[in-house]
Amino acid sequence: MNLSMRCSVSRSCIIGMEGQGLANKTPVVLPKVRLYGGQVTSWKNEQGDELLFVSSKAIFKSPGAIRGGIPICFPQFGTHGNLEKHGFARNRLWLVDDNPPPLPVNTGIKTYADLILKPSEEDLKIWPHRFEFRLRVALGPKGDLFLTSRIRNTNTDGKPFSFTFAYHTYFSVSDISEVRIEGLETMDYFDNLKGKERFTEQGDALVFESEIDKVYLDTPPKIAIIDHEKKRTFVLRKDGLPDAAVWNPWERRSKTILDFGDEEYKHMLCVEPAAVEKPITLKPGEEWKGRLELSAVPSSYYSGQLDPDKVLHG
Ligand SMILES: O=P(O)(O)OC[C@H]1O[C@@H](O)[C@H](O)[C@@H](O)[C@@H]1O
Repeated sequence: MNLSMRCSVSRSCIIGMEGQGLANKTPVVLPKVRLYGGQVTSWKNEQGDELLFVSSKAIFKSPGAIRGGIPICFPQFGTHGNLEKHGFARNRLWLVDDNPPPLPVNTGIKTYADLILKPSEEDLKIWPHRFEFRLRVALGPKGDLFLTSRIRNTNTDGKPFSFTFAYHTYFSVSDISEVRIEGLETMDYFDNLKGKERFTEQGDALVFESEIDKVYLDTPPKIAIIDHEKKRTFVLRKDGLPDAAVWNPWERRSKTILDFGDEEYKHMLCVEPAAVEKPITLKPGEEWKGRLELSAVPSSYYSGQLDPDKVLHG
C-alpha cells in the first residue's frame, strides 16, 4: 500500500476501477502497480493530480519495494521476522471503507479517505491471522497529512497475534549532504548494516555522509528533518510508534538496487515512524492505533544555526 500525494503515471496514482470511476467518483488508492492489458484512461483533476481509470481487464502486478510515498510495512517491518521484507500490506489492494467506526473528531480536518485491508485466503497461508486494518488518510487545511492506522485482531480461533509496523515515509530533499535530523540524538539504535547490533547515537543532530540503515528506539513523539538548502523543515509527530527507522542507500548500494537511479540517493531520505523493538500483540477483539502527522514548515536558518527549540517544541 503506497500513498502518494502527487500522482503521475509512472509513480503511484489514484486509480478508479471501471464501474466505480468517474461516474460515482469513488477512486480506489492502489499501490504503485504495473498494468498489463486493459484500457487505461487518464484524467487530471483541478489540483493537477492524475487519476487513472482502468478497465476491469487490466491486471495489476505488485512491484515488491515501492520507491516513494508512504508504503505501509505490516505485519512485519524489514527483516525482523520470517515474512517477506516489510510484510505484504504494501503490495495489496485496499478497498475504500464506506462505514468505518468513528474516530475522535478533529474540526480542522475536512478532507479524508478511509481504506481497509483484510487478509485474503492466500495471505492467511503466509500469516495465519485474521485482521482488519483501517487506514484514514486526512489532509489539513495547510496541506498537513494525517495518517491513522487501526489494526484489529478478528481471529475466531481465540489466538492473539503479534506484528511490527512502519510508515515507510520517503521525503524529497534538496541535497542529502545539507540535511539534518533533530530528535534522534542520544537515542539507542539497531544498526542494520552491522547485523542489527545495538549502539547509542552521539549528542549531535544527525547528518549524512554515507549509507545509513538504522532503527532508533524509543524515540520522542516529534522529529524534525531540516533541509537547509530549501529552508524547509518536515515535522513528524507520531503516536503509538515508539521507534523510527532512518534509511538512505547512498552511492554504492543505490547502484545495486534495480529500481533506484544512481543519483537518486542525493535527493531522498526515509524517516519511518515504526513499532519494531517491541512487537505489538493483540488478543481477539483488541485494536491498536498508530498515528503519524506530517507537516512542512519554512525554516529560518541563520549563522549556521537553526533554532532547535522552534522546530522541536514550536
Ligand atoms: O527495498 P525495500 O524493501 O523497500 O526496503 C528499503 C529499505 O527500507 C528500510 O526501512 C530498511 O531499514 C532497509 O533495510 C531497506 O533496505
